[in-house]
Amino acid sequence: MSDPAYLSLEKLRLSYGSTVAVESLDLTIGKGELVALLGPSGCGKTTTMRAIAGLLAPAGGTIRLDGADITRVAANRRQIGLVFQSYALFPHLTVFDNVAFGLRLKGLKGDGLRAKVEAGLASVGLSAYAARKPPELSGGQQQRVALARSMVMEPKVLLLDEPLSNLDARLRLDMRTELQRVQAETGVTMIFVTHDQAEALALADRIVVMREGRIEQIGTPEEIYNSPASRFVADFVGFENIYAIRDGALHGPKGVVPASGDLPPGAVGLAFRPRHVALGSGPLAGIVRGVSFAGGTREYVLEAPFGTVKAEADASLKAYGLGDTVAFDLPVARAARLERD
Ligand SMILES: Nc1ncnc2c1ncn2[C@@H]1O[C@H](COP(=O)(O)OP(=O)(O)OP(=O)(O)O)[C@@H](O)[C@H]1O
Repeated sequence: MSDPAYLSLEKLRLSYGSTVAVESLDLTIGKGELVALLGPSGCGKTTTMRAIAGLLAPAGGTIRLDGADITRVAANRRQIGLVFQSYALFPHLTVFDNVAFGLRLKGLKGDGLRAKVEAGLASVGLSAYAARKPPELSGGQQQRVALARSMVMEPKVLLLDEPLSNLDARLRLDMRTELQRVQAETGVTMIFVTHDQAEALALADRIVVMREGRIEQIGTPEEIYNSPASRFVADFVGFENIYAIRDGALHGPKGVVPASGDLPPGAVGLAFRPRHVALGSGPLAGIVRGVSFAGGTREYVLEAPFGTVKAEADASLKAYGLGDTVAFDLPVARAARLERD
Protein backbone atom coordinates (compact mmCIF):
# COMPACT_ATOMS: atom_id res chain seq x y z
CA MET A 1 0.00 0.00 0.00
CA SER A 2 1.68 3.18 -1.16
CA ASP A 3 -0.11 5.63 1.14
CA PRO A 4 -1.47 4.20 4.41
CA ALA A 5 -3.37 7.42 5.19
CA TYR A 6 -4.82 8.12 1.75
CA LEU A 7 -8.26 8.90 3.14
CA SER A 8 -8.67 9.94 6.74
CA LEU A 9 -11.67 10.87 8.80
CA GLU A 10 -10.72 12.78 11.93
CA LYS A 11 -13.17 13.34 14.77
CA LEU A 12 -15.98 13.35 12.27
CA ARG A 13 -19.32 14.41 13.70
CA LEU A 14 -22.42 14.06 11.55
CA SER A 15 -25.92 15.15 12.40
CA TYR A 16 -29.34 15.69 10.91
CA GLY A 17 -30.60 18.77 12.71
CA SER A 18 -30.49 17.89 16.39
CA THR A 19 -30.11 14.13 15.73
CA VAL A 20 -26.49 13.09 16.01
CA ALA A 21 -25.95 10.13 13.66
CA VAL A 22 -22.15 9.79 14.02
CA GLU A 23 -20.39 10.99 17.15
CA SER A 24 -16.64 11.31 16.72
CA LEU A 25 -15.35 8.97 14.10
CA ASP A 26 -11.65 8.41 13.43
CA LEU A 27 -10.74 6.19 10.50
CA THR A 28 -7.72 5.94 8.22
CA ILE A 29 -7.87 4.10 4.92
CA GLY A 30 -4.87 3.21 2.77
CA LYS A 31 -4.56 3.73 -0.96
CA GLY A 32 -5.87 0.69 -2.80
CA GLU A 33 -7.64 -0.74 0.23
CA LEU A 34 -11.06 -2.36 0.04
CA VAL A 35 -12.84 -1.50 3.27
CA ALA A 36 -16.29 -2.57 4.43
CA LEU A 37 -18.44 -0.56 6.83
CA LEU A 38 -20.49 -3.24 8.58
CA GLY A 39 -23.25 -2.80 11.10
CA PRO A 40 -26.96 -3.05 11.82
CA SER A 41 -29.55 -0.72 10.37
CA GLY A 42 -29.26 2.83 11.68
CA CYS A 43 -25.65 2.59 12.95
CA GLY A 44 -24.48 5.41 10.66
CA LYS A 45 -22.92 3.63 7.69
CA THR A 46 -24.76 5.50 4.96
CA THR A 47 -24.39 8.80 6.79
CA THR A 48 -20.60 8.29 6.91
CA MET A 49 -20.51 7.49 3.19
CA ARG A 50 -22.59 10.57 2.39
CA ALA A 51 -20.12 12.73 4.29
CA ILE A 52 -17.14 11.21 2.46
CA ALA A 53 -18.94 11.81 -0.84
CA GLY A 54 -19.66 15.42 0.07
CA LEU A 55 -23.43 15.01 0.17
CA LEU A 56 -23.65 15.86 3.86
CA ALA A 57 -21.64 18.65 5.51
CA PRO A 58 -20.03 17.48 8.77
CA ALA A 59 -21.02 19.20 12.00
CA GLY A 60 -17.42 18.78 13.11
CA GLY A 61 -14.14 17.13 12.21
CA THR A 62 -12.02 16.84 9.09
CA ILE A 63 -11.91 14.66 5.97
CA ARG A 64 -8.57 14.40 4.15
CA LEU A 65 -7.97 12.76 0.79
CA ASP A 66 -4.59 12.33 -0.84
CA GLY A 67 -3.01 14.99 1.35
CA ALA A 68 -5.75 17.63 0.94
CA ASP A 69 -8.45 18.75 3.35
CA ILE A 70 -11.68 18.10 1.42
CA THR A 71 -14.10 18.70 4.30
CA ARG A 72 -15.65 21.70 2.55
CA VAL A 73 -14.95 20.72 -1.06
CA ALA A 74 -18.08 20.29 -3.23
CA ALA A 75 -19.13 16.73 -4.04
CA ASN A 76 -18.44 17.04 -7.77
CA ARG A 77 -14.87 18.22 -7.15
CA ARG A 78 -13.80 15.45 -4.78
CA GLN A 79 -12.96 12.78 -7.37
CA ILE A 80 -15.01 10.32 -5.40
CA GLY A 81 -17.21 7.87 -7.32
CA LEU A 82 -20.54 6.66 -6.07
CA VAL A 83 -22.37 3.45 -6.77
CA PHE A 84 -25.43 4.09 -4.63
CA GLN A 85 -28.68 2.27 -5.13
CA SER A 86 -30.45 5.56 -5.47
CA TYR A 87 -28.11 6.58 -8.29
CA ALA A 88 -30.09 4.66 -10.87
CA LEU A 89 -29.10 4.45 -14.51
CA PHE A 90 -30.87 6.61 -17.07
CA PRO A 91 -33.42 4.17 -18.51
CA HIS A 92 -33.85 5.96 -21.83
CA LEU A 93 -30.11 6.10 -22.60
CA THR A 94 -28.10 3.19 -23.99
CA VAL A 95 -25.50 1.47 -21.85
CA PHE A 96 -22.83 3.29 -23.85
CA ASP A 97 -24.43 6.68 -23.22
CA ASN A 98 -24.94 5.93 -19.53
CA VAL A 99 -21.25 5.16 -19.13
CA ALA A 100 -20.31 8.16 -21.32
CA PHE A 101 -22.50 10.59 -19.37
CA GLY A 102 -19.99 11.93 -16.85
CA LEU A 103 -17.15 11.93 -19.36
CA ARG A 104 -19.20 14.09 -21.74
CA LEU A 105 -19.88 16.52 -18.89
CA LYS A 106 -16.11 16.79 -18.53
CA GLY A 107 -15.91 17.72 -22.22
CA LEU A 108 -14.63 14.43 -23.62
CA LYS A 109 -15.84 13.45 -27.13
CA GLY A 110 -14.95 11.58 -30.30
CA ASP A 111 -12.42 8.75 -30.26
CA GLY A 112 -11.11 9.65 -26.81
CA LEU A 113 -14.59 9.28 -25.34
CA ARG A 114 -15.29 6.07 -27.26
CA ALA A 115 -12.02 4.49 -26.12
CA LYS A 116 -12.70 5.23 -22.45
CA VAL A 117 -16.28 3.98 -22.54
CA GLU A 118 -15.27 0.81 -24.38
CA ALA A 119 -12.49 0.12 -21.90
CA GLY A 120 -14.93 0.69 -19.03
CA LEU A 121 -17.49 -1.69 -20.48
CA ALA A 122 -14.81 -4.27 -21.19
CA SER A 123 -13.61 -4.07 -17.58
CA VAL A 124 -17.04 -5.22 -16.36
CA GLY A 125 -17.58 -7.73 -19.17
CA LEU A 126 -20.35 -5.80 -20.91
CA SER A 127 -18.77 -4.88 -24.26
CA ALA A 128 -21.52 -6.71 -26.13
CA TYR A 129 -24.27 -4.72 -24.40
CA ALA A 130 -23.28 -1.17 -25.33
CA ALA A 131 -26.35 -0.58 -27.51
CA ARG A 132 -28.90 -1.93 -25.03
CA LYS A 133 -30.91 0.14 -22.61
CA PRO A 134 -30.96 -0.55 -18.86
CA PRO A 135 -34.49 -2.08 -18.80
CA GLU A 136 -33.17 -4.75 -21.20
CA LEU A 137 -30.49 -5.85 -18.71
CA SER A 138 -30.54 -8.09 -15.64
CA GLY A 139 -30.13 -6.53 -12.19
CA GLY A 140 -26.52 -7.70 -12.03
CA GLN A 141 -25.73 -6.27 -15.45
CA GLN A 142 -27.28 -2.94 -14.46
CA GLN A 143 -25.11 -2.88 -11.38
CA ARG A 144 -22.05 -3.54 -13.53
CA VAL A 145 -23.00 -0.63 -15.81
CA ALA A 146 -23.23 1.58 -12.72
CA LEU A 147 -19.79 0.35 -11.67
CA ALA A 148 -18.34 1.06 -15.15
CA ARG A 149 -19.99 4.49 -15.15
CA SER A 150 -18.18 5.37 -11.93
CA MET A 151 -14.88 3.73 -12.83
CA VAL A 152 -14.43 5.58 -16.15
CA MET A 153 -14.28 8.82 -14.16
CA GLU A 154 -11.08 7.46 -12.57
CA PRO A 155 -12.12 8.32 -9.04
CA LYS A 156 -9.62 8.42 -6.20
CA VAL A 157 -12.10 6.56 -4.03
CA LEU A 158 -15.14 4.55 -5.02
CA LEU A 159 -18.03 4.34 -2.56
CA LEU A 160 -20.53 1.52 -2.88
CA ASP A 161 -23.72 1.38 -0.83
CA GLU A 162 -25.01 -2.17 -0.38
CA PRO A 163 -23.67 -3.06 -3.85
CA LEU A 164 -24.91 -6.63 -3.79
CA SER A 165 -28.15 -6.40 -1.86
CA ASN A 166 -30.50 -6.33 -4.84
CA LEU A 167 -28.94 -9.35 -6.49
CA ASP A 168 -29.88 -13.00 -6.17
CA ALA A 169 -27.37 -15.44 -4.67
CA ARG A 170 -25.75 -16.40 -7.96
CA LEU A 171 -25.34 -12.85 -9.25
CA ARG A 172 -24.05 -11.79 -5.88
CA LEU A 173 -21.16 -14.18 -6.25
CA ASP A 174 -20.45 -12.94 -9.81
CA MET A 175 -20.54 -9.32 -8.68
CA ARG A 176 -18.27 -10.03 -5.72
CA THR A 177 -15.69 -11.49 -8.08
CA GLU A 178 -16.20 -8.57 -10.44
CA LEU A 179 -15.60 -5.99 -7.70
CA GLN A 180 -12.48 -7.77 -6.50
CA ARG A 181 -11.13 -8.03 -10.05
CA VAL A 182 -11.82 -4.37 -10.90
CA GLN A 183 -10.19 -3.37 -7.64
CA ALA A 184 -7.12 -5.56 -8.22
CA GLU A 185 -6.73 -4.32 -11.81
CA THR A 186 -7.21 -0.62 -11.16
CA GLY A 187 -5.97 -0.35 -7.58
CA VAL A 188 -8.82 2.04 -6.77
CA THR A 189 -9.58 2.56 -3.09
CA MET A 190 -13.03 1.19 -2.35
CA ILE A 191 -15.34 1.56 0.61
CA PHE A 192 -18.60 -0.33 0.70
CA VAL A 193 -21.45 -0.42 3.11
CA THR A 194 -23.18 -3.61 4.10
CA HIS A 195 -25.20 -5.10 6.91
CA ASP A 196 -24.34 -8.58 5.68
CA GLN A 197 -21.36 -10.01 7.55
CA ALA A 198 -20.76 -12.73 4.90
CA GLU A 199 -20.42 -10.04 2.23
CA ALA A 200 -17.96 -8.04 4.33
CA LEU A 201 -15.90 -11.11 5.20
CA ALA A 202 -15.74 -12.27 1.59
CA LEU A 203 -14.82 -8.97 -0.02
CA ALA A 204 -13.00 -6.64 2.30
CA ASP A 205 -9.32 -6.23 3.17
CA ARG A 206 -10.46 -4.59 6.39
CA ILE A 207 -13.81 -4.41 8.15
CA VAL A 208 -15.02 -1.49 10.23
CA VAL A 209 -17.83 -2.64 12.51
CA MET A 210 -20.08 0.26 13.50
CA ARG A 211 -22.54 0.52 16.36
CA GLU A 212 -24.76 3.49 17.15
CA GLY A 213 -22.62 6.05 15.34
CA ARG A 214 -19.31 4.79 16.70
CA ILE A 215 -16.63 2.34 15.56
CA GLU A 216 -16.90 -0.85 17.57
CA GLN A 217 -13.98 -2.77 16.05
CA ILE A 218 -11.64 -2.53 13.07
CA GLY A 219 -9.86 -5.60 11.78
CA THR A 220 -9.13 -7.97 8.94
CA PRO A 221 -11.93 -10.42 8.10
CA GLU A 222 -9.99 -13.11 10.01
CA GLU A 223 -9.67 -10.91 13.10
CA ILE A 224 -13.34 -9.98 13.10
CA TYR A 225 -14.46 -13.54 12.42
CA ASN A 226 -12.17 -15.27 14.90
CA SER A 227 -11.53 -12.63 17.55
CA PRO A 228 -14.53 -10.34 18.01
CA ALA A 229 -13.61 -7.84 20.71
CA SER A 230 -17.08 -7.40 22.13
CA ARG A 231 -20.35 -9.19 22.70
CA PHE A 232 -21.91 -6.94 20.07
CA VAL A 233 -19.42 -7.96 17.36
CA ALA A 234 -19.54 -11.63 18.36
CA ASP A 235 -23.29 -11.63 18.10
CA PHE A 236 -23.14 -9.86 14.76
CA VAL A 237 -20.72 -12.38 13.22
CA GLY A 238 -22.55 -15.52 14.27
CA PHE A 239 -21.27 -16.61 17.67
CA GLU A 240 -24.56 -18.09 18.87
CA ASN A 241 -23.46 -18.93 22.41
CA ILE A 242 -22.25 -15.90 24.33
CA TYR A 243 -21.65 -16.03 28.08
CA ALA A 244 -20.59 -13.40 30.58
CA ILE A 245 -17.73 -13.84 33.05
CA ARG A 246 -18.61 -12.59 36.54
CA ASP A 247 -16.95 -13.34 39.87
CA GLY A 248 -14.66 -15.88 38.24
CA ALA A 249 -17.50 -17.91 36.71
CA LEU A 250 -19.13 -18.16 33.29
CA HIS A 251 -22.82 -17.25 33.29
CA GLY A 252 -25.57 -18.29 30.88
CA PRO A 253 -29.09 -16.88 30.94
CA LYS A 254 -30.25 -19.44 33.51
CA GLY A 255 -27.13 -20.10 35.57
CA VAL A 256 -23.46 -20.96 35.71
CA VAL A 257 -21.94 -22.60 32.62
CA PRO A 258 -19.53 -25.36 33.62
CA ALA A 259 -17.19 -24.92 30.65
CA SER A 260 -13.97 -26.91 30.65
CA GLY A 261 -10.72 -24.99 30.98
CA ASP A 262 -9.48 -21.93 32.83
CA LEU A 263 -11.28 -18.67 32.19
CA PRO A 264 -8.97 -16.07 30.65
CA PRO A 265 -8.09 -13.26 33.06
CA GLY A 266 -9.38 -9.83 32.11
CA ALA A 267 -12.08 -11.05 29.72
CA VAL A 268 -15.71 -10.03 30.25
CA GLY A 269 -17.12 -13.01 28.40
CA LEU A 270 -16.61 -15.99 26.10
CA ALA A 271 -18.28 -16.69 22.78
CA PHE A 272 -18.66 -20.09 21.15
CA ARG A 273 -19.71 -20.69 17.59
CA PRO A 274 -22.06 -23.67 17.17
CA ARG A 275 -19.16 -25.67 15.73
CA HIS A 276 -17.04 -24.95 18.82
CA VAL A 277 -19.45 -27.05 20.89
CA ALA A 278 -18.05 -30.60 21.20
CA LEU A 279 -21.03 -32.93 20.77
CA GLY A 280 -21.29 -36.58 21.80
CA SER A 281 -19.15 -36.61 24.92
CA GLY A 282 -18.24 -34.32 27.77
CA PRO A 283 -19.36 -33.32 31.26
CA LEU A 284 -22.48 -31.41 30.15
CA ALA A 285 -25.85 -32.72 28.98
CA GLY A 286 -28.64 -31.15 26.97
CA ILE A 287 -31.95 -32.21 25.50
CA VAL A 288 -32.37 -31.82 21.73
CA ARG A 289 -35.16 -29.28 21.15
CA GLY A 290 -34.45 -28.60 17.52
CA VAL A 291 -32.49 -30.18 14.70
CA SER A 292 -32.03 -29.10 11.11
CA PHE A 293 -30.04 -30.57 8.26
CA ALA A 294 -27.81 -27.99 6.59
CA GLY A 295 -26.12 -30.06 3.90
CA GLY A 296 -22.65 -30.75 5.26
CA THR A 297 -23.70 -30.31 8.86
CA ARG A 298 -26.60 -30.72 11.28
CA GLU A 299 -27.58 -27.86 13.53
CA TYR A 300 -28.96 -28.56 16.97
CA VAL A 301 -30.76 -26.53 19.59
CA LEU A 302 -30.01 -28.04 22.99
CA GLU A 303 -31.73 -27.25 26.24
CA ALA A 304 -29.11 -27.19 29.00
CA PRO A 305 -29.61 -26.24 32.67
CA PHE A 306 -27.91 -22.84 32.10
CA GLY A 307 -29.84 -21.99 28.90
CA THR A 308 -30.15 -22.87 25.24
CA VAL A 309 -27.05 -23.99 23.36
CA LYS A 310 -26.72 -23.91 19.56
CA ALA A 311 -24.45 -26.69 18.33
CA GLU A 312 -23.34 -27.96 14.97
CA ALA A 313 -21.92 -31.31 13.96
CA ASP A 314 -20.70 -32.85 10.74
CA ALA A 315 -23.62 -34.51 8.95
CA SER A 316 -21.60 -37.72 8.57
CA LEU A 317 -21.60 -38.13 12.37
CA LYS A 318 -24.33 -39.78 14.43
CA ALA A 319 -27.64 -37.88 14.18
CA TYR A 320 -29.62 -37.08 17.32
CA GLY A 321 -33.40 -36.76 17.35
CA LEU A 322 -35.80 -34.45 19.16
CA GLY A 323 -35.96 -35.29 22.86
CA ASP A 324 -32.63 -37.17 22.93
CA THR A 325 -30.24 -36.31 25.75
CA VAL A 326 -26.80 -35.50 24.35
CA ALA A 327 -23.52 -35.18 26.20
CA PHE A 328 -21.44 -32.19 25.18
CA ASP A 329 -18.56 -29.96 26.17
CA LEU A 330 -17.76 -26.26 25.90
CA PRO A 331 -13.96 -26.16 25.67
CA VAL A 332 -12.74 -22.71 26.76
CA ALA A 333 -9.74 -23.10 24.46
CA ARG A 334 -12.03 -22.96 21.40
CA ALA A 335 -13.97 -19.87 22.46
CA ALA A 336 -13.36 -16.27 21.48
CA ARG A 337 -12.55 -14.09 24.49
CA LEU A 338 -14.52 -10.89 24.70
CA GLU A 339 -12.77 -7.80 25.99
CA ARG A 340 -15.90 -5.63 26.12
CA ASP A 341 -19.66 -5.96 26.26
N1 LIG B 1 -32.39 12.39 6.66
C1 LIG B 1 -32.33 12.06 7.96
N2 LIG B 1 -32.88 12.84 8.90
C2 LIG B 1 -32.81 12.53 10.22
N3 LIG B 1 -32.17 11.43 10.70
C3 LIG B 1 -31.61 10.61 9.80
C4 LIG B 1 -31.64 10.87 8.40
N4 LIG B 1 -30.98 9.86 7.76
C5 LIG B 1 -30.56 9.02 8.73
N5 LIG B 1 -30.93 9.46 9.95
C6 LIG B 1 -30.62 8.82 11.25
O1 LIG B 1 -29.22 8.72 11.39
C7 LIG B 1 -28.85 7.45 11.93
C8 LIG B 1 -27.90 6.74 11.01
O2 LIG B 1 -28.57 6.43 9.79
P1 LIG B 1 -27.83 5.75 8.55
O3 LIG B 1 -28.75 5.84 7.38
O4 LIG B 1 -26.48 6.32 8.40
O5 LIG B 1 -27.72 4.25 9.05
P2 LIG B 1 -27.24 2.95 8.26
O6 LIG B 1 -26.25 2.30 9.16
O7 LIG B 1 -26.78 3.31 6.90
O8 LIG B 1 -28.57 2.10 8.21
P3 LIG B 1 -29.17 1.17 7.03
O9 LIG B 1 -28.36 -0.07 7.04
O10 LIG B 1 -30.57 0.95 7.50
O11 LIG B 1 -29.09 1.97 5.77
C9 LIG B 1 -30.14 6.72 12.19
O12 LIG B 1 -30.47 6.88 13.54
C10 LIG B 1 -31.14 7.41 11.30
O13 LIG B 1 -32.44 7.36 11.85
